[in-house]
Amino acid sequence: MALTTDDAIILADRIEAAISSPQSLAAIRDDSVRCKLRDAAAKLSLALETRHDAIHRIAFSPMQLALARVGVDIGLFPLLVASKGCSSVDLAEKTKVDLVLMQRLLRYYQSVGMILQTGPDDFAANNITDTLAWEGGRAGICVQSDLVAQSFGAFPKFLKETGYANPTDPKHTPFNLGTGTEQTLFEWIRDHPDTLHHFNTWMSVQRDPRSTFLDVLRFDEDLAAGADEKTILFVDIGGSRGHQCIAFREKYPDLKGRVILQDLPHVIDEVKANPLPGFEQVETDTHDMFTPQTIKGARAYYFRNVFHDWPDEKCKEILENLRPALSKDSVVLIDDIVVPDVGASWRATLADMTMAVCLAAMQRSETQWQNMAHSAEFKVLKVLRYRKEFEDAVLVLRAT
Ligand SMILES: C[S@@+](CC[C@H](N)C(=O)[O-])C[C@H]1O[C@@H](n2cnc3c(N)ncnc32)[C@H](O)[C@@H]1O
Repeated sequence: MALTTDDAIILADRIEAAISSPQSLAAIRDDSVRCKLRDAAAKLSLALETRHDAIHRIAFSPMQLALARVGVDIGLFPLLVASKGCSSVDLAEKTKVDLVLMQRLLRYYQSVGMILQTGPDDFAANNITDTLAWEGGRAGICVQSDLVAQSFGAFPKFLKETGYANPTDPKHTPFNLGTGTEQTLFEWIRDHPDTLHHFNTWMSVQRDPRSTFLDVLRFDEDLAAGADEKTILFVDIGGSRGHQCIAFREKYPDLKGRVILQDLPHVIDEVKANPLPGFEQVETDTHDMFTPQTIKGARAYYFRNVFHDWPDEKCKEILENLRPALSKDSVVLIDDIVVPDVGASWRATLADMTMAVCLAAMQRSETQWQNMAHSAEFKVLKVLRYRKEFEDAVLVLRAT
């Protein structure tokens, strides 16, 4: 259907009117409607770009992360959220940033929608400011700018040097080239306590908590039959802050049995020093998943965003180290992205490329997951999808 000039003007006016009254957007209660409108607006924006628009958007994209990081470092966003409106002088004084620089930063932030400008020298928070002021948002910005940005910066050179081979060696990655370290990403994080803290915080919030694997897996009915206090119900391997163990306890407060978080020693130490609410119902265990599993016969060994950190050969090693611990009732749960063969979402491909540059690893399609499982003599029994928008799913595996 062709859009006339009048139609286009009416559409643009209606969008502007909706944006200028935040209450009207807040009235969209149905999340699928919110997503439909957001995605349509994003597609429309791309479809209307001129060559000039597109090249500026793409070529300058690293700037947004770098400047968000500056705003996080100087504590700008929480100041705006806490106030009803601030002047540049106020903000420069409170952040101890040169006034001229502050004015330049503020005009940048308002131009990309990170803050609102409500008058010639009056600035306020919007929904994006709120996200950048939030502990989880700040952690995400720090992790991306400390670890991931350098890795992406080095990707073109890395690929040229390696003849455009698919990265599969965790000891030779764009992360190594970009940061100049010989350590793997996880080794590097271990030796940088601030990044470790940001990384763990980021892990606990980077998946949308409104839908989880617990929405599609009937754990109580399917996996907990006959459980008592001694039964090991749920072992979260590489579970970071134990947020999924806590979510499990919240979902099944009356289920008898043990819930155990496993991760590397430095992670468990950091997590115990900064426990999340609800963590007191979770046991901890230090464990390297490339060594034989020491907790035997659990009903479920759960891995979220863990297999995507490793190339196939290493995934096979993880499963082989788990196999001797499994009882006939045990399942392996892989909670990860299942990338569709056609029309993968930007959220899935963003994760895939991040795994490539940081860890020489990947997000897998259903066939790739199955091939990986078969290579370690496991069978994928079910693929339970729980959030189409992000391609999130939990795969249920048993040893064959
Ligand atoms: C991408 S994070 C995922 C964290 C968590 N499962 C989640 O979904 O939020 C990967 C986790 O694997 C852990 N990890 C890395 N190497 C490990 C190893 N050899 N043994 C156990 N855990 C490991 C990291 O410390 C980190 O917590």
